[in-house]
Amino acid sequence: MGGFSELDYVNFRYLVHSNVVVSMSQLLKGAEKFQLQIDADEKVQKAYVFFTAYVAQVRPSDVELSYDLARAISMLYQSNCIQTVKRRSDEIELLDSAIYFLDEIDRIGEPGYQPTEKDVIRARVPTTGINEIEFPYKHAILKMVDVGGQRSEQRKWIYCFENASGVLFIADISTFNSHIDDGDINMNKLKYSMLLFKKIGNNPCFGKRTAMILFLNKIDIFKERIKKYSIGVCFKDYKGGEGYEEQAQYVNDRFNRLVSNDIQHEKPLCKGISIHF
Ligand SMILES: Nc1nc2c(ncn2[C@@H]2O[C@H](COP(=O)(O)OP(=O)(O)OP(=O)(O)O)[C@@H](O)[C@H]2O)c(=O)[nH]1
Ligand SMILES: [Mg+2]
Repeated sequence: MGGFSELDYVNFRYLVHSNVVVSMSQLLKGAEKFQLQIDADEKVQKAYVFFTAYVAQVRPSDVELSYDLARAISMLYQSNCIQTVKRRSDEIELLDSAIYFLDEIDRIGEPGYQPTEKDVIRARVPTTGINEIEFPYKHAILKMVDVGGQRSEQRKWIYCFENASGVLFIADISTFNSHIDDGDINMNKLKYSMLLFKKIGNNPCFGKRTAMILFLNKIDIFKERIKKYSIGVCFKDYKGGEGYEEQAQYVNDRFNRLVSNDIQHEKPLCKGISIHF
């Protein structure tokens, strides 16, 4: 596990560049959704034409963030139109790290840009397939298996269940007011995570000694979101207060209740909320 190699950083550079372009495309889509006009300012208009022409001809995986493209993104990002969309970003589909990267566009757009460790953590790359990593811990070798959470990846999970001594289930707590609609599933995103957790937590494939550990992450986004919405939009029977801790605790309890009592007596089920970032 010796950190990242130089080649890893080259990959991450392309990844961050691609994330930046995707983020701006999503914000522009948001402007369309809210029927906002791009600023009339000549420089912003030019940036818009340049950017849209670029994304029309280049796939996200092939993005090269040239100086001109970075300037165009920076110009658009500062425009009134995009700043308005940014304020309503919880109403559109947007990468979790979009604002982080766009705030840093001048640094990221420099010719010799080297991603920092923080950039790497913030980069979005969906996991595909089954990925194993082994590392020593005390006198044992631990094997960690990472699988993708996207719907198309879920059918692969079953191949990792046998002999697992623990399951780390990570759910995005900030999705309490988001919706999933992919043709097959049409429901609240957090409720969908709960459905998956219930299936996994009660799955007979796991032995009685398999630890079931729940992480509710993106608590930073959750904190921002509950300033505007209550978790009551997801849990109709929520009668508690508006505080962040109380609401996060309620979500945590709702998840914990999904694993049957019998199993909870046998297994160490992590009850506390593990906060990332
Ligand atoms: N703001 C914020 N962003 C987070 C947090 N945890 C993860 N992210 C970001 O969320 C995005 C997705 O993270 P990933 O690690 O790719 O998520 P994943 O669950 O492995 O996704 P799949 O591989 O598709 O299953 C990345 O841009 C991360 O930086 C968090 O607690 N807060
Ligand atoms: Mg992943």
